[in-house]
Amino acid sequence: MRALVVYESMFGNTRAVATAIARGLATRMAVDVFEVGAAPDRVDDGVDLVVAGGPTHAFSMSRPNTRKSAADQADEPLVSAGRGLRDWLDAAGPTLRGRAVATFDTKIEKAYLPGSAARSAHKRLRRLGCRPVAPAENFVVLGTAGPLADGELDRATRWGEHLTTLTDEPATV
Ligand SMILES: Cc1cc2nc3c(=O)[nH]c(=O)nc-3n(C[C@H](O)[C@H](O)[C@H](O)COP(=O)(O)O)c2cc1C
Repeated sequence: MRALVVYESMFGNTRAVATAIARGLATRMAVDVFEVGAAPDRVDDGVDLVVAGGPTHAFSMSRPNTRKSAADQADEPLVSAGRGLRDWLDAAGPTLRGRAVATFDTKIEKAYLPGSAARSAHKRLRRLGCRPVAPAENFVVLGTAGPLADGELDRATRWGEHLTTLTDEPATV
């Protein structure tokens, strides 16, 4: 069984969550992890589960203007300086049809910030004909540049482990 984890991250928080999820997945699957700019545009048939995530920007997945705003607020170069998760889903979408998928994001837990990149990505993947194996998952940051709330990395690893139990063995003919 193989999993592919694709993440977008500005300040490093979503990258840390993606790495923690991969650790959980790796208890039962072979795992490849890619920053979204380096992720393959064609996902090969041997991948049983695709896990995709990014930071919540303006209630959804990032756009060029929100990434520019993040860059303006950053002291260091952004982790994802090129395309965003939305662009990767557009590019890789046709090769994801029928695939088991799960989405995650990082976001600030405030009532006035209700949206979620994970939920938007989940909807997009459903429209592409993918098979979500779990609800969209949020991991909490305490501010725009982080840090992650206490315990979130451990929770991400447990979520990764949990996902392996929801991914069917490929049918053998
Ligand atoms: C331009 C911009 C817009 C944002 N909009 C939201 C939002 O609508 N809801 C939210 O919960 N967090 C929002 N955030 C906070 C991000 O979710 C936070 O920066 C991100 O989780 C940090 O992860 P990263 O280090 O991987 O980029 C926004 C951040 C930026 C830079």
